[in-house]
Amino acid sequence: MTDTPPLAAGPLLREINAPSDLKLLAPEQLPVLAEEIRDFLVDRVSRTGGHLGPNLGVVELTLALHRVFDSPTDRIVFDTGHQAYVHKIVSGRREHFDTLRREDGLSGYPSRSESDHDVVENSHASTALSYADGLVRGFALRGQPHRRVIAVVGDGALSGGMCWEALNNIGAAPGQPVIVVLNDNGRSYAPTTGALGRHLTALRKAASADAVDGESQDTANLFTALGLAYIGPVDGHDVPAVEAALRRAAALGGPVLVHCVTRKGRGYLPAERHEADCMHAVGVIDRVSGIALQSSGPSWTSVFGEEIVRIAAERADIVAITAAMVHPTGLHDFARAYPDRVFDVGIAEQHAVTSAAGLALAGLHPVVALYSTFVGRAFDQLLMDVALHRLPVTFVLDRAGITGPDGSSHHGMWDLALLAVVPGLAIAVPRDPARLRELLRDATANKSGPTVLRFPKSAAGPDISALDHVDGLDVLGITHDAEVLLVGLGPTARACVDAAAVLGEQGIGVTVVDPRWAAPLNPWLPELASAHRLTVTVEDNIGTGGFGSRLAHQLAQGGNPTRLRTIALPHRFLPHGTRADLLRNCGLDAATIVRTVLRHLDADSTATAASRRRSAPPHAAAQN
Ligand SMILES: Cc1ncc(C[n+]2csc(CCOP(=O)(O)OP(=O)(O)O)c2C)c(N)n1
Ligand SMILES: CC(=O)[C@@H](O)[C@H](O)COP(=O)(O)O
Ligand SMILES: [Mg+2]
Repeated sequence: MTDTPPLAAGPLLREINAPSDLKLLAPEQLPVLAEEIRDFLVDRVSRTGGHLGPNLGVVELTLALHRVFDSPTDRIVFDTGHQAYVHKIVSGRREHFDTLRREDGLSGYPSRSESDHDVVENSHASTALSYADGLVRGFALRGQPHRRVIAVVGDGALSGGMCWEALNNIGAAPGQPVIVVLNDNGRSYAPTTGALGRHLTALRKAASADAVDGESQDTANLFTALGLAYIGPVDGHDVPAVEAALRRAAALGGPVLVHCVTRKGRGYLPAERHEADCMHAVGVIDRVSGIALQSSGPSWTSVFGEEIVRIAAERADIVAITAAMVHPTGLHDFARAYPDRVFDVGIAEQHAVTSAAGLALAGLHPVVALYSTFVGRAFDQLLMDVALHRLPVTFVLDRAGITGPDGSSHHGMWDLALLAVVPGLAIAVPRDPARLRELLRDATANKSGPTVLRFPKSAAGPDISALDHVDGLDVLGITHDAEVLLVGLGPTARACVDAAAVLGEQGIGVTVVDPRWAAPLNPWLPELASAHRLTVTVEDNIGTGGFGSRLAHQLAQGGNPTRLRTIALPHRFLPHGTRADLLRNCGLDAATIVRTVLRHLDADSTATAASRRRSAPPHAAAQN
């Protein structure tokens, strides 16, 4: 399918190059344009991969937003931002969609470097209302009290605690021009859970029973109770109805919530029928059937998902928690086998972690499954609610290291540095599926305190057997009188083994070890490093505060002059691109490891020769 030429944009869509062009269309043209946009979305995203379902669900809503409001004077903030493709298409970026989520191409999220119409680049959910509150207060203080902020929030994102912290402030500021557009499709990935999900369902049912769409409801609801006007529910696929509701909201002037009801994946049967998540995020697919065209071997996620079910079968104290990501974190088999022991708390990582602390205090061993990038959202809870109490909670961090197409706010490149500061926390970094199974068992068997297991977004690859296991270290490569020690963390061990082979061909002896645990540091590593001319550590995490820098600190503290070099991710936000390209660009590939070793051995030899010349008696220097 992907060898067919890209579909040409429809005749109406071709004329839309800025949001202002939308205001010139007659109402009867809007359904036609919506159809053209849907065809365009399916064609392009089926080729690049991306968030197809969420964007199919907001076509009409986005058209109405840009017909009623005046971006960028009015600021339109998309919560999470994965549903901003239509916004990008109508704000001048249609012709770049063949580069979506590719290196140097369009971001999959809003991007201020792409357009003045974009505001928030962070893909972490539940932030839009706080941005909105800050923006309107800032506008007012800067003499622009009438600039409006429209925050488009999903029903899933609304289950995040930050939203309610923001609503607590927004609702207490009558007259503040914040317009919350609730995009209620009843799901995050899976159907939205919890009391909020039930409340939104009740509001939808109340409206369908009593009133015509678009009329404001006097039904008491959470939002009016907090001081916001409430309009809806409105059919989010009916542009005139949404426009009328948005105009009412704009006229009200103060904080208001417009409740739009939409369908995720709308208009594309493979997405509408996709039970797990309505094609929330797809790879390259056949546009007609929706069948995935890319497949790699078993993922790390699937290895985890299988092993946790086996462990749960053996131990009744094992329970699991997810923040609205049962499938993406691999807990679906556990949930199917033991539905009472898997808790989906909504997009609420902070609650997930502290409720895990509660479960542990009740005598259970919770496994909290998150994407690495989202653990930062619950750092205080991990540090103070779990670790301070030395509770047996295991955090399984998927998508650790470079994730790739999701870009800067999704790379899981901070956890080893961030979590290394947590006293008593043990961090396991499996190099292959066999070690994931072993270390998951070790982590969930640890009763003395919290543990972490982290692994990347990729195929898990074949196992890398150890030649030996010495003092807690897996020895993956060894040569007599080795000059160099390579310490490969987790999946970087594979590149270290490959680099050792290349160096061996050049007569350079290398020892390769996998420490299995990034924290606490293995106490034998400094001694092992001292036995080599050069030690190089490799980790798919920032170097600042990472494993290598902690080993360097320990060597220095011990007065150990060992030459140590750290290969790690740079201390900056990394863009989107393929995982392989980004890892190579950051030097986490075998070729770079080889070059690093040769460069430092040469430098060492040069330095040694120079010091010998300096210390030699005068006549010896003359003979050289
Ligand atoms: C803090 C955080 N946790 C988890 C995620 C992963 N995630 C991305 S989109 C999504 C579901 C969002 O649901 P909703 O807000 O309803 O938007 P929809 O996709 O339905 O349009 C989740 C859980 C995230 N982006 N941020
Ligand atoms: C927006 C968001 O946070 C998720 O949808 C994310 O894009 C999914 O990433 P994976 O595709 O790696 O599961
Ligand atoms: Mg939703």
